[in-house]
Amino acid sequence: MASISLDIAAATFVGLARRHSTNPIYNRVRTSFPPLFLRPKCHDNLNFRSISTQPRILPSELSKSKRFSRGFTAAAATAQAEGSDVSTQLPPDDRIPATVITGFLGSGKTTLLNHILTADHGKRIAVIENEYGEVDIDGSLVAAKSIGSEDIVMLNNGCLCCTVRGDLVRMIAELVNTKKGRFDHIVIETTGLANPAPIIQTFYAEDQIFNDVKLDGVVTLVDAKHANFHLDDVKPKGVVNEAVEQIAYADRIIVNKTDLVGEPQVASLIQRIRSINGLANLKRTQFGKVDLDYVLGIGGFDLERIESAVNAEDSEEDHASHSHDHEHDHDLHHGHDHKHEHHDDHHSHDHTHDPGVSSVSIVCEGSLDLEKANMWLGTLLLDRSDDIYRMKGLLSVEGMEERFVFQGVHDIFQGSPDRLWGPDEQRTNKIVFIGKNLNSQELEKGFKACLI
Ligand SMILES: Nc1nc2c(ncn2[C@@H]2O[C@H](COP(=O)(O)OP(=O)(O)OP(=O)(O)O)[C@@H](O)[C@H]2O)c(=O)[nH]1
Repeated sequence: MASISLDIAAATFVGLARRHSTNPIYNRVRTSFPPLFLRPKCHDNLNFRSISTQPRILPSELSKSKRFSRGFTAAAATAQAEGSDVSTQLPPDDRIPATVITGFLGSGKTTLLNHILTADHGKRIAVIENEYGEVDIDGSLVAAKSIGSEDIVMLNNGCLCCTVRGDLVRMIAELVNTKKGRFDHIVIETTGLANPAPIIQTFYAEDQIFNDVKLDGVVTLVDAKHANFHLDDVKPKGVVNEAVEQIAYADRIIVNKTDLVGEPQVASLIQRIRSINGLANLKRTQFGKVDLDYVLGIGGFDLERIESAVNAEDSEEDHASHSHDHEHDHDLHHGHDHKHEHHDDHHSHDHTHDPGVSSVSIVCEGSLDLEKANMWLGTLLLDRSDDIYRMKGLLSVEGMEERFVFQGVHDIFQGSPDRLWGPDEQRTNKIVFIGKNLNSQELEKGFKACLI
C-alpha cells in the first residue's frame, strides 16, 4: 500500500496535466495552476511538476493557491500534518456567486432570466447579457431594465466563449470594483451558440475574477421541440456541436417548452440528455418557471456541495415540475441502448446513445490508494484532458477519516477532505465523468486498480 501523507490529503487536491495544446486558453490555465494532488514522485517525463520534496504551496504561489484552498472544511484541519505550510483555518468563501445561463438559440434563456429577475428572492442581481450581433435585442427584453435590477451589462458583437471573453473579464472586474456590496449574485446569459467550456475556464484562469467571484453553476435550457434537431447536427471534424456541449457542462438542465410537444417526445429527449450528462439535475418546464433555488445558489462548483451532483444520476427528475401521471423508474434515465454492468458492489454506466459525448459513472466500495489514484488520474488527464469535460467525485481514501471530494473541468481539478465518514456509513466511492469517447470499461478498470 502506498503511504498517504496526510499533509497531501489535507492540502487541496489540485491537478494539472500539462501537455501541448493548441488551445491558448487551456495553455494559460495549465501554467497557472500548482499541482498538489497529482504529485508523481519522479515523473518529470509526464510533465507534472513534482512537489514531493517541496512545501506544498510555495510562498510565491499563495495568491494563486488561494483558489484551491477554498474547499477546506473544518474537518480537514484534523488531517493537517506537521510541517505543512498550508493553513486550513480559512475564512469563509464570501466571493460573489455567478451563474451562467446557456442553451441553444431560442431555448428560453431570456425567459428564464426574466423569471429570475422578477421573482421574489430578495437577491440583488447583476446581469451580463451576451448577444451575438451589434444590436441589443435581448437587453431590451430583459425585465431588469424596467424593474431596476442593479445592473445590466451588454456584451455585443461577439460571443462570450470566443471574441469577447476578455470583455467578460473586464466587465466582471469593473462590476466588482465599482459596485461591490451592491449586488449579491451575477447572472451571465450566453449567446445560444456559446460553448460553455472557455467561459467556465475563465472563472479559474483569471485572477481578476477568481479572487472576487466564484462560479456557482451552469444552467442549460433545452428546447423540448427543437433540441433533437440541433443535437443531431453533425459538425465538420474539429468543430464542436454547441448544443451537445451546453448539455455536457450543465449542473442544472431545464427542458423548456414542454407545452409544444407530447410526453413521449419529452421522455425520449430526457433519455438522450441523460446519455450526454448523467450528472446534472434535470427539470422540465414551460416558460422557464422553475424554483429559484434550482438555479441560484446551487454550488455546482463548490467542493462542499458535490455530493448532490454525484448522486444526481440516482435522483429522479422533479415530479413537481410536471403534472402528468407516469411511473419513473430506472429506465427513464437509462432505458436506451447502453451497457450496464453490475459486479458485486461495483457498477458502471456507459451511455452510448449519443456517440461522442457521454457520461460514465463508477460506484464501488473500498478505499483508494492515494498515490495510485494520483498516478491514474494524472496519466488519464495527460492523455485525455481535452476529451474529459467534467469530473466529479466522492472518494474513500485509505487512512483518511474524511470523505474526499473533487471536481474537474478538463485538466483543472481540485479536491479536498469533506466531512467525516459516519461510523456506520458505507465508504462508497462515486466518480462521474462526462466527455467524448469515454470507455467505461477502461475507466472502471483504471479506477478499481487504485483500490487497496
Ligand atoms: N411555447 C413556449 N414558448 C416559450 C417558452 N419559453 C420561451 N418561449 C418563447 O420562445 C421564444 C424564445 O425565448 P427566449 O427566452 O428569447 O429564448 P433565448 O434562449 O433567450 O433565445 P436567444 O437569445 O435567441 O438564444 C420567446 O418568444 C419566448 O416567449 C415555453 O416554455 N413555451
